[in-house]
Formats: sequence, C-alpha cells, structure tokens
Amino acid sequence: MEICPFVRLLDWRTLRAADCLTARQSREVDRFAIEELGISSLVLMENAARSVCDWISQYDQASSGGETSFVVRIVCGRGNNGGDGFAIARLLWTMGYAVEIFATHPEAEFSPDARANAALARKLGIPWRELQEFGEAAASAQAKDWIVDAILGTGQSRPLSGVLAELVQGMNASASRRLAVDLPTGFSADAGPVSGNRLIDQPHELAGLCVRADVTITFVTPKMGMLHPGAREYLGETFVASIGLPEKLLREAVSLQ
Ligand SMILES: NC(=O)C1=CN([C@@H]2O[C@H](COP(=O)(O)OP(=O)(O)OC[C@H]3O[C@@H](n4cnc5c(N)ncnc54)[C@H](O)[C@@H]3O)[C@@H](O)[C@H]2O)[C@H](O)CC1
Ligand SMILES: [K+]
Repeated sequence: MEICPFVRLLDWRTLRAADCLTARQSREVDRFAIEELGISSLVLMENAARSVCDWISQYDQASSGGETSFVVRIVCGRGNNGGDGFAIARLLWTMGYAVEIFATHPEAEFSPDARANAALARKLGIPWRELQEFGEAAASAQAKDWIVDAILGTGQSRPLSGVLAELVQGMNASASRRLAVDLPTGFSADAGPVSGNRLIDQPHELAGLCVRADVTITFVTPKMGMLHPGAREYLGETFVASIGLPEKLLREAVSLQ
C-alpha cells in the first residue's frame, strides 16, 4: 500500500543492482549529507524516524480506521539504528500510541545521536522496560501489536550471538507484527540474510538467524543484500523512505546513476 509521500513501495520486478547501496555507500551518503550539505545527523535521524511513523499511522488509518488499541514495542540497539528507534518511540508517543522501549545496551554505550534521542525519551517519560522483560512481552503480544526492530541496520558486520540472538528469536516467535527499521537485524546490507555461525565473507549467503519482518522501511535506496533470492522472506513488504534530501543528489554523491 503506497500511502505516504516520503515512503514508496519497492517494486521487486524492476529492482537492479544499480538501484542499490552497499553499507559503505550508505555511510558515504550520511557523510556527504552531514559534511558537504551541512544537514545535522540528528535531523537526518528525525526525518528517517518520521517516515516510519507516517507510514505506521497512515497504514493504521487505511487498514483499521485509526483504531489504536495496540502496543508498539520498540527494541533499540546502541548505534544509529537504535537512535532511529528512540526517535520513532517519541514521535509515536506524541501521536498518542501506546509505546514501550527496550534498549539492548546501557545508555553510556550508545552512539551520540542514539544517546540524545534516548535522553529525550527518558525526559518525556516514555515507558521504558527492562530488556529481560522483552521475551515475555513478545510471547504474550497480540497479532495487532507491532514490534519495531531498531537493533541493527547498515552497521551490522557479523552474525548474531548472545543476547541479540535471543531477542531476534523472541521477535520471530511472537504473534505480533514486525517492522524492521532500515534492515532486519541479522540481514547484511551487502550480503542479505547472514549465515548463522560464520563471518560475512561471501555475498548472498543464505542464512541462519535474522528478523523475519512483515514490513521493512529502508532509507534512501534499497540495499545490495536485497537482491539475494531469499531476501524477501526476511524483509516482508518493503518500502524506501526519504531522509529529507533528493535521492538523485545522494546517489550522485556516491557515484550511482
Ligand atoms: N544514511 C542513512 O540512510 C541514515 C541512516 N541512519 C540509521 O543509521 C543506521 C546505521 O547506524 P550505525 O550506527 O552505523 O550502525 P548500526 O546501528 O547498524 O549498528 C552499529 C553498532 O552495532 C555493532 N554491531 C555490528 N554488528 C553486530 C552484531 N552482529 N552483533 C552485535 N553488535 C554488532 C557495531 O559494532 C556498532 O557498534 C542505519 O541503518 C539507519 O537506521 C540515520 O538515522 C539516518 C540517516
Ligand atoms: K533494524
């Protein structure tokens, strides 16, 4: 369903490598926007988060007439993907949604922008639950609830293990709907779904553990790993969201045409 001006449905039939960014190119887009255009990284994060919230609210309006008796559980990692998650939590909370935040790391370990958005969420009193409670919350969640996966995005560089692996298993076992921010956790921007127990050394390696999203909202352009033949199983319905800058300009900045 194409419902927001800044969020477009990905057309799988026409998707080509030339349309996609690698993780390195995504970082270059960030750098170009911040250093060459002078837009602040917090504004980019806000724009990314707003695209996701616009999509949720408009999807909700179109599919259930704006019925909001569901809970949005947002799991935030320590990098900028997590920062997007904290901003999404604030925007949805501001719109009147029932929101719960779960953070994978203590705040001292967050990236600067994640820390800024986490601090704001704390100051506003947005419900923030202990990470250990996530498994139970996910297991008892209803089908109309959402889990927002903001654990890892383009920064993911290795297969999942430990607590993050347990979180992803809990998400995948839940009856709740799952929305991945930028990429599902466990899905490499370059290689697609990541091999369960090995480093990502081969592109397009079919995997092990990865969030199985119902919806993925990726930023700026699709990512190279989305060309993997098994990718759609993990990405679900996939949308490409603007971060508030012309896509053509950003593509030129990383020499894509
Ligand atoms: N250019 C854009 O489109 C914008 C992107 N935004 C969002 O930012 C993330 C990328 O953020 P980054 O901080 O670079 O990376 P991550 O948040 O994905 O994770 C970094 C963090 O995680 C560690 N790590 C990597 N792999 C693993 C692993 N398997 N297990 C545990 N930890 C891992 C890594 O070492 C780092 O510490 C992008 O996806 C967007 O969501 C902006 O907000 C808007 C502009
Ligand atoms: K994610």
